[in-house]
Amino acid sequence: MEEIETLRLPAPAKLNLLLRVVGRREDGYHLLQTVFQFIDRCDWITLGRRTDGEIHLKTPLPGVPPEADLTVRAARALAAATGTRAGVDIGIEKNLPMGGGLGGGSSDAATVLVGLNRLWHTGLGVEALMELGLKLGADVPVFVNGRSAWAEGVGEQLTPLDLPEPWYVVVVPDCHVATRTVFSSPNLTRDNKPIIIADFIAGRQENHCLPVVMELYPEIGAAMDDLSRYSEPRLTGTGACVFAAFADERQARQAAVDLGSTRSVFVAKGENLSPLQRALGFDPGSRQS
Ligand SMILES: C[C@](O)(CO)[C@H](O)COP(=O)(O)OP(=O)(O)OC[C@H]1O[C@@H](n2ccc(N)nc2=O)[C@H](O)[C@@H]1O
Ligand SMILES: Nc1ncnc2c1ncn2[C@@H]1O[C@H](COP(=O)(O)OP(=O)(O)OP(=O)(O)O)[C@@H](O)[C@H]1O
Repeated sequence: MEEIETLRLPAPAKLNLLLRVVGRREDGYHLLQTVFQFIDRCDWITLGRRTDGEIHLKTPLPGVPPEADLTVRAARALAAATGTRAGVDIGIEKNLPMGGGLGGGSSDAATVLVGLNRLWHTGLGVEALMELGLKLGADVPVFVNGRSAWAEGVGEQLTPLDLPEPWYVVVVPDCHVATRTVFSSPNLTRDNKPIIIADFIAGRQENHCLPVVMELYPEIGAAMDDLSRYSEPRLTGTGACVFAAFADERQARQAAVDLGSTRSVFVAKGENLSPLQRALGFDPGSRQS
């Protein structure tokens, strides 16, 4: 069988369709209830095999030292966990805004874990890759698993959900939100009562970070006001991006054209199977990696 030398794979964005804060762990991390859905807007990751054991980032991102980049950290984590002697050249084509609440960095890391596991023949299962990913960021496991999900804990306890797959208009406000800043605010309500999945299905879609985010970043409230002229706006993660769902592609595109005269905006389709798993040809029912 011919050896694969290079893989080019998508790293999709996620939206948090609901984000509830229901407690805090001893280590300060917040206990959440959230719903993740993927969208077909993606970064692209290229992985080129090296035989010398080096892990090299060919395309460093502005403001992110290569050793801090989540793709490099993911590759190092997989190498350390498996003891492989192989190396990799990593390329990132960045389309997702950083600090946008779309999980771009986490998704890049997940694509590296899943893609390299294949390129390097390291043979880890999905659960082991998710566990490695969780050490890199709370959002990495859902991108490794690749299915829309209800999530609890810090986002690692996943229950796959079969959701409607609407069109979304996503507005990218002109500001970057540091997740840590929002979670460290004294004004964040941390003791909300847990709900159950059926409550979400029945229509719950609040984001408990929203009041703090609007107070810290007035620009995000302004973006929500603009979007509310077309459909009910929501915040993803801790922001900055806000989004609204449309049943119809034409309406979504028209709203994006209107908003696009004054704002940075894009249209994307909701997807319950991640574009990463689709690209790798994973069977939706299978747990194989
Ligand atoms: C808000 C979400 O985007 C929802 O999907 C995620 O929970 C955030 O995940 P993430 O960006 O991968 O976050 P991490 O890089 O793990 O954490 C950034 C910082 O935010 C705070 N943090 C994050 C997640 C969490 N459940 N509780 C926290 O308090 C911690 O101070 C942490 O140091
Ligand atoms: N490959 C990467 N892509 C993006 N950011 C990275 C990457 N590696 C490290 N980072 C760092 O992670 C920070 C958060 O980036 P990211 O795009 O994941 O934010 P986010 O979309 O707000 O994430 P989340 O929704 O998980 O909170 C960046 O500001 C950057 O310093």
